[in-house]
Amino acid sequence: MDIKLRKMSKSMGDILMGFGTLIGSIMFVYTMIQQFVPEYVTRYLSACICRITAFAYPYIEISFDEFTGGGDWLKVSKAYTAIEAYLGPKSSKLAKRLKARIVKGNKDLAFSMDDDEEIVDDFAGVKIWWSLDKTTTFDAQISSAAPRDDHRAISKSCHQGGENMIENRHIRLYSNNANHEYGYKLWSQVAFEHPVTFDHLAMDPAKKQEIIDDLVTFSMGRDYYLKIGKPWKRGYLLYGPPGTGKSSMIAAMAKLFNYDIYDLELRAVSGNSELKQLLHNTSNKSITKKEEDKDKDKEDEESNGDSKVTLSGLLNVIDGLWSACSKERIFVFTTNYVEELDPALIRRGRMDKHIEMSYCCFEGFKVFAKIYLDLESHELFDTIRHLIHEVKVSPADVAENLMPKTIERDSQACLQNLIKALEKIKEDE
Ligand SMILES: Nc1ncnc2c1ncn2[C@@H]1O[C@H](COP(=O)(O)OP(=O)(O)OP(=O)(O)O)[C@@H](O)[C@H]1O
Ligand SMILES: [Mg+2]
Repeated sequence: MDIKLRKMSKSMGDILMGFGTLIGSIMFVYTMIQQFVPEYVTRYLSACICRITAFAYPYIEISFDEFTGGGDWLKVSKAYTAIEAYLGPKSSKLAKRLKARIVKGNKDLAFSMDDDEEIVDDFAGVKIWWSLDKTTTFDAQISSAAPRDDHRAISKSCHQGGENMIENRHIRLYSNNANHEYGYKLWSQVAFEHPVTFDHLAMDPAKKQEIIDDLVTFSMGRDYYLKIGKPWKRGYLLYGPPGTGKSSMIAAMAKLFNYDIYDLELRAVSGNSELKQLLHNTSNKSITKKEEDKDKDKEDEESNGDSKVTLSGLLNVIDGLWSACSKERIFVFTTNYVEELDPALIRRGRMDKHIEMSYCCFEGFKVFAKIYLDLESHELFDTIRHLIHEVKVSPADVAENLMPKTIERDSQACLQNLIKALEKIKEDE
């Protein structure tokens, strides 16, 4: 058995060697042809070969370029982005070679398939081969200082009849990259899987409903915006102390309509032209959020440099750029320091709706009690109602104190825990 195996592998080695020699000869002849035969003849020959092989080739092959090309060469193709989003979770399961990118403040890793990698996918019973090909092309519109542009193209091959396959859209969270070299990716993306919805938000129910109504009216208002001659965009300013639910609100907004979120980090933007490119490369049906930096001193220092973008610069770019497009866009700016903002920056039209996210009220507490403890009423609710009106406590603190700390989830103990915390805050105040 041993001998047979060795014998087999030897003959297999011979076959491979012979095959390798044959391929080598063909490549050699092909290189010679390329050198001595005019280009239009080789093109004609390869077109003929393609046509001949097409008879026996049972697949359809479609390529999607990363960039749209033409004058708008920096604009990422929407089809490419959609496919990348669709393949993201599949790549990490199916591909053998993955590329990892660190995103979102060095906290998350985003995976995608590596160049020249291929994965096989089953879509509604149709077998599809996806591959990521890196092609180097000369783009005549780019100046000679940067003559070469690496384009990536995702191509799909599938058996004929498997055309309708890009569905299952998940929300994506995009973060801008702090790399200013030529050819870098403007936005990195990960699947956005935050579980929060408006139902989870602890706030005055009337206020919550008002915000939902405002959003729904906006999202259905395409014709109306056209009629009144305004671009179809809406700006929200969320302000309030830390831990009052501003970031959670943005997540809930995105979930409400399945909008993508673009998280804009101004410090990573080198200047206004890059900012324009970034905003130009956001999709419609998206929310762009700019959260004010906590480290304010540092931001002020940095924004004094010529190349850095300031908040007013950002708002001006948004005014100019998004006024020219007719697609629905939401811009959300959050801050803990609304009183320090220049009123001109947050005037209506720029920030259409100002929403105060305030300390936790009794109605907010009731949302937490229902979600965390399945309680709609309890004898301790009255004590909590009085205390919560007397102190300034963020919803984040209420949530933390109400969270069960034991497997049994003893509701009484949780409520008492919260009462203790509220009394402590009252004493300290
Ligand atoms: N109004 C709220 N409803 C429900 N949960 C909330 C609310 N506010 C805060 N939380 C809870 O507290 C955590 C922190 O909230 P969030 O990040 O939304 O606050 P924030 O206002 O954005 O704070 P910061 O100003 O520090 O950015 C959330 O993960 C959430 O669990
Ligand atoms: Mg926040």
